[in-house]
Amino acid sequence: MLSVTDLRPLDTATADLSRIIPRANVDVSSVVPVVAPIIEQVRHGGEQTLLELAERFDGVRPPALRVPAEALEAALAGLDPRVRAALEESIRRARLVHDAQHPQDSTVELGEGAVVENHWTPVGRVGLYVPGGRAVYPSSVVMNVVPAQAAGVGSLAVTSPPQRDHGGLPHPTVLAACALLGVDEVYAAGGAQAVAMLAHGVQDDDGGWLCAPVDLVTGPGNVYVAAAKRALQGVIGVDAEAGPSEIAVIADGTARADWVAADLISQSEHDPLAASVLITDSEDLLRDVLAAIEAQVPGAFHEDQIREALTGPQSGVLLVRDMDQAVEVSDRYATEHLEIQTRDPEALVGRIRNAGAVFVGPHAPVPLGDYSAGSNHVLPTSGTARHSSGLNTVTFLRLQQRICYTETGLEEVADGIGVLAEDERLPAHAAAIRARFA
Ligand SMILES: NC(=O)c1ccc[n+]([C@@H]2O[C@H](COP(=O)([O-])OP(=O)(O)OC[C@H]3O[C@@H](n4cnc5c(N)ncnc54)[C@H](O)[C@@H]3O)[C@@H](O)[C@H]2O)c1
Ligand SMILES: N[C@H](CO)Cc1c[nH]c[nH+]1
Ligand SMILES: [Zn+2]
Repeated sequence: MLSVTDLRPLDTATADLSRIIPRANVDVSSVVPVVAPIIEQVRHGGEQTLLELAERFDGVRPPALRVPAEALEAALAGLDPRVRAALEESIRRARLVHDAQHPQDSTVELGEGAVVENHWTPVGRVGLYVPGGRAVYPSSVVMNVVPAQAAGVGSLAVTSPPQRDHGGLPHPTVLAACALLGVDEVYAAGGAQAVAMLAHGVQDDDGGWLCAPVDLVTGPGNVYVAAAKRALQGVIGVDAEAGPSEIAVIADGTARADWVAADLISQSEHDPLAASVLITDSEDLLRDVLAAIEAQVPGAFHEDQIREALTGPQSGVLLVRDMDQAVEVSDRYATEHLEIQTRDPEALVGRIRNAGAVFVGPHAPVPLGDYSAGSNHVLPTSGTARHSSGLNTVTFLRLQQRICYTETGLEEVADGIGVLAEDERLPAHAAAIRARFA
């Protein structure tokens, strides 16, 4: 099902990898003009506009834009106790990991009367997008809300598409997860219209806010969500793009072929555009993984979608000379999730620079991180792991510097500032310093 490319003869440091293993065909820029009219409609409209857009794009008109408190309570009361226990454990672990990500404030004394303080300040109000088109993602409620709370964000709004089977409300487990986390502001809106609602806010008939505008929008979503985030960047801050799931597995001849196959299949059930890539130096493992995939896919719950994802150009097997070439290829590909299933995975992990998250060894499969490892599953896709991180506590913080200088401290650097300002032909800057000593 997966096509095989032999990279052994190639110089993979310079080869055009995007031709060998292209990214899924998700052209976010080309969708920006598609979402622009939706954004404009929401900007000038009110609650009715959002309800009409839900009817058009989700096939159901929510009873109201904001989910009533009783619906959140009812969803929690009706939650399967096993699901509740699993969500609580996932929340507990995620809290431990995300609390540990909070950076320390610091104070640096640079001389007498010369102090700079670094203060980490939470974003004031955030909008958290929880996808709900092809599948629903209560786990993404945890992954959005926990880091925002760990950062100390005071005001959180969650939005998720209305579900036809649930009277136009977001999925009940999504609502229950919000209730478990203490989030009471939840909206029944999905896609570009949800991002626009969060960015511009929605007013009620009296000019009050039904949904007040937020400062930052985070969360994964399809191409319409990503395009709206791109279009509205600047009006709001946004996190890295988290599009169709990606998994790459570096494995050698010691790996369990059936486990590698299961992990590759796991992410392909998200989306026909999901990417599953095996990087191996073992022809035996390659053969066994392909056979295991053929054995495991028939009868799978999402069989058609899995087949489409695994046969797409974005998925495949890359046969490499050795683990050095495996690391080189993996770093250039910069996958969302990277598994290392080799004889000595700890020896390789320190050499990996570009990956959203690295899963080390045979007992750390990606679905562990999707739900319960404590790590975050909202991770950079499409190669953006080269420059961006997954969702984390720092995403919801800003660094504010406080510059605390006395006359003595300023005097010490006054001449230097004057020299630099004159050199940049900005004499008014120099004058502002000189005025203190006139
Ligand atoms: N990287 C991560 O952390 C992560 C986590 C979970 C999900 N995901 C990914 O997020 C994506 C979720 O996508 P999804 O579609 O299931 O849910 P979604 O909630 O992102 O999108 C559903 C919305 O898309 C809008 N839409 C659908 N068709 C439209 C059209 N023709 N024009 C305008 N708007 C339209 C609708 O408003 C609908 O509410 C998947 O690709 C999944 O793999 C990623
Ligand atoms: N693998 C997805 C991120 O790419 C996250 C997820 C949620 N539920 C299951 N998986
Ligand atoms: Zn997943």
